[in-house]
Amino acid sequence: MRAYSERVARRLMLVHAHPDDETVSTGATMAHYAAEGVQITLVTCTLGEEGEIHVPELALLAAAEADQLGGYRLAELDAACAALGVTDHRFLGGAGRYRDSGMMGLETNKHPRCFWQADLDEAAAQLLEIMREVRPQVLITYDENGFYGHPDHIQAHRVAMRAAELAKAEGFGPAKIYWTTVPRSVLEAGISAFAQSTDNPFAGIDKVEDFPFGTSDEEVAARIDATDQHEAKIAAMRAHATQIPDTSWLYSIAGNFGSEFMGVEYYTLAAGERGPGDGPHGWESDLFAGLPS
Ligand SMILES: CC(=O)N[C@H]1[C@@H](O[C@@H]2[C@H](O)[C@H](O)[C@@H](O)[C@H](O)[C@H]2O)O[C@H](CO)[C@@H](O)[C@@H]1O
Ligand SMILES: [Zn+2]
Repeated sequence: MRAYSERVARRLMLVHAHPDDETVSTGATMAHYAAEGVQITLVTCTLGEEGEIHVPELALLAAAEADQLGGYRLAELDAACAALGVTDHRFLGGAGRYRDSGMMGLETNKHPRCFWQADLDEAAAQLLEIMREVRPQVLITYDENGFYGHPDHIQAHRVAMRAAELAKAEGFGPAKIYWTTVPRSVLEAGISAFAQSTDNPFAGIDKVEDFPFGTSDEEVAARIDATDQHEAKIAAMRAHATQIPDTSWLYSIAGNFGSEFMGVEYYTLAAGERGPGDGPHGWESDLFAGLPS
């Protein structure tokens, strides 16, 4: 069979830490490009074994009980990928290779198989194998803080950037690398919009500096408007029911902001040349902007 690089013109790879990250932070982008026929390869680094369980009848799957949440979230991820139109999904090193490390500072960070304890070069070599096969022009992952400081997100950033460096040394690395972000102007709009609401997901947060994430509008490189795919993102969120309960702030915002919140995702450009953009900060509207088509 011919390699991807011969069959599909545009190829996008995303490296995420847990099942549900792909949907929450890049779901609309994935659905948007899947609908355009872009070859999307999603790499998830853990099974999410240490996650919360918001479905009461599944409570005994928890790590401290039957420790079966990882297997269940694997199935949730399959359903989410189907909702987004993503057909190529891999677990880094194979399903179960790296365990969810839990939130920063917990004892679970010391688990011998957890992703936070992974050998960086070994994990990057596994991702490099997939990069050699897929040869993505565009790579999406998190910034050096893992967007919000979770150890598996920080490690996903490190592994993705290391693998991209190794791929570049072999002459085929991704031409552009993006990191997920949210512009502070959007966070400020959220704080204002919900200030009088009884169902306020921003309750207790008075200023954007209180968030563990966010980027100045000037630092944002791309605004992907996939509002036509916001329902696919919501369907994928519903697939992750153990992590995203019906009462989640995500649905509150979706209910109030609708497609504007759910269907628009933002990125900074960590590597590569910025393509043509528009607006006051020259934001790209296409992650493949400036690349040969
Ligand atoms: C979006 C994300 O990265 N979720 C992770 C995260 O989940 C958090 C964790 O359960 C925490 O205890 C909660 O208070 C918080 O609301 C959750 O977002 O960490 C989990 C454990 O590593 C991980 O499984 C989940 O995917
Ligand atoms: Zn995560």
